[in-house]
Amino acid sequence: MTVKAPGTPTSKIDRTPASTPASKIDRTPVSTPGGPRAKEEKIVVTVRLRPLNKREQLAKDQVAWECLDDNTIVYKPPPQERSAQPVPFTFDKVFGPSSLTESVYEEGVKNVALSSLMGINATIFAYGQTSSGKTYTMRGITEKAVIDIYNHIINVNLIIAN
Ligand SMILES: Nc1ncnc2c1ncn2[C@@H]1O[C@H](COP(=O)(O)OP(=O)(O)OP(=O)(O)O)[C@@H](O)[C@H]1O
Repeated sequence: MTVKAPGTPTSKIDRTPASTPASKIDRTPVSTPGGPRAKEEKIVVTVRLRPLNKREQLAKDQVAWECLDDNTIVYKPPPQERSAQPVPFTFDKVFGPSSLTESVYEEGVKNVALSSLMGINATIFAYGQTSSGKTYTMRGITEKAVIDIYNHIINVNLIIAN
């Protein structure tokens, strides 16, 4: 998802000779999620694991990935591959199968999406195998980003109108 900063309506600009004073704009923090290291990075990689669906549960499929902590997932080899060792992978942020889209948005997306309001170009995209949950997550976070962006537009216009 790529979000561009919305422009101020021309009618409002005409009545406001110098554009809106910076002090009146509710600036959104531009820091990216993921802590101090992520702030230095241009790219933040977040992983979300989805729960097994009904079909997978009925088939007694095993969960292949487990969250160790907020940053690490580990691949659990199937029983027939007993000799294989669990392999940990580290990311800027990891969301487990019980995570809510709300949390993914608040902790992993919001700051990046809203940085566009400060003129920063930001792209958020999902990558993963078929049925891994890309649409489910992107639809949820897009709805939330649009609500936040429109709320920002309304707030800025209220300030200009006053
Ligand atoms: N976090 C989640 N919690 C509950 N159900 C989920 C979650 N993520 C995905 N699902 C469900 O898993 C199924 C597959 O998800 P989705 O369609 O988003 O996958 P996808 O990666 O977009 O697939 P494709 O690449 O085939 O388009 C859907 O039925 C969706 O509702």
